[in-house]
Amino acid sequence: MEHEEDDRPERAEPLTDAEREIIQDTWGRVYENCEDVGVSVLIRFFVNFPSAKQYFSQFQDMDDPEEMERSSQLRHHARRVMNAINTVVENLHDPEKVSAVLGLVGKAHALKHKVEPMYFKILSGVMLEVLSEDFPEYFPVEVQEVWNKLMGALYWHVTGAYTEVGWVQVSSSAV
Ligand code: HEM
Repeated sequence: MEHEEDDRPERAEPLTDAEREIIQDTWGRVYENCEDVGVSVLIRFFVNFPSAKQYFSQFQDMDDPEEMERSSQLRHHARRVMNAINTVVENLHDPEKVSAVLGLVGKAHALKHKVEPMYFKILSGVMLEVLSEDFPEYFPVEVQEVWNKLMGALYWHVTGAYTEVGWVQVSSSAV
């Protein structure tokens, strides 16, 4: 079968009802600390993958995590990321809505921000790492696996939007 991308599956693996509940339950705990969590995720992301800073005018040359923490652009993006994920989680029962939200995110990052899509995969890995460390009681391995599945669906939708707007190569060779 032909694919635009070597390893793009036909569709995102759907979550079962039980998995949706697990996601919604754990996310509820995380989202209570929305801004703090979002900021720590992004700081870890930019410290561990400094090339990801290139897209952000305000802190592309910053190395000090404490200084990054004071960046309004970073904080703003943290809020946007967390709010977009919140919308996805709140609408897991509505695949059209999930697809629309993530399609817009993908298109904006491809066309406006020109972000290499592989960073989405990296960011979701960092996010799961931080969530499991900060909320160990809510993220045992079984829960992490369900979150992995959701992150896989997120990446699938986002990269689908990249392909749709003609991004030349959605591949794993970027980093
Ligand atoms: C789950 C992953 C992500 C979500 C939900 C997300 C969400 C958003 C949203 C909602 C916006 C504003 C929308 C717009 O400009 O039209 C935005 C802006 C932006 N995003 Fe993301 N984003 C994600 C990942 C990333 C990644 C991985 C990068 C780059 C490494 C990135 C770079 C940017 C930049 C540069 C902007 C513009 C910032 C500004 O204008 O100050 N995003 N993001």
